[in-house]
Amino acid sequence: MDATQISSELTKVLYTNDQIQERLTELAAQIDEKYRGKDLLLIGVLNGAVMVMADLSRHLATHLQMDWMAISSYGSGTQSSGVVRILKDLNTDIEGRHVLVVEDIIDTGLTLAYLIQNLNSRKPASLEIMTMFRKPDALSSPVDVAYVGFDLPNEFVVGYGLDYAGRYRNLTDVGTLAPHVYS
Ligand SMILES: O=P(O)(O)OC[C@H]1O[C@H](OP(=O)(O)OP(=O)(O)O)[C@H](O)[C@@H]1O
Ligand code: HPA
Repeated sequence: MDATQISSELTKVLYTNDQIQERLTELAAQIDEKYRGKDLLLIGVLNGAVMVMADLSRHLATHLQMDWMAISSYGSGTQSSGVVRILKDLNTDIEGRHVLVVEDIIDTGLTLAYLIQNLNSRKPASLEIMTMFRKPDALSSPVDVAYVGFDLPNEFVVGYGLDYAGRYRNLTDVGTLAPHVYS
């Protein structure tokens, strides 16, 4: 669905699907350049990164494999619980592999900080991060993010994989949720 179909539930559309796809094309070119001639492992962070993984991977020309981790810190609310849990681990041994983590959003940065520490302990040949969206708090995180789609204001957003209570992931655009939906 697109934003016009649920306009009463959104206060604002921040990025349309067309803008997202255009930005992904630019990032894919940078990633192809970086990993030319290498075998790349994309690690998607479930559930939110499903959309960006599907789209980014199809913009890439580099040979790649995909694996997934499920990590949760938000439960069904709009605030990070601060407790990061691995719900599903990788199927792949990443030792010696070139790894690119694919995220939908970095908000407080807690999920990523935990993930990077966890993945580095498995001794990949290289480890970089790509995120479609980033919020202001993430800028003070010590984790370096190599590829960022768009910086967002500090508001709760939905769409393009991002949910509120499990809903809105299938919204093709990204927007801010109207307060009456969650208050
Ligand atoms: O920077 P942070 O504040 O840690 O937030 C970012 C994380 O929050 C979301 O996951 P969530 O825990 O909501 O799970 P989901 O992907 O299944 O929606 C998102 O997909 C990131 O992984
Ligand atoms: O703004 C957000 N929306 C949806 N999920 C999220 N996970 C972290 N921040 C967000």
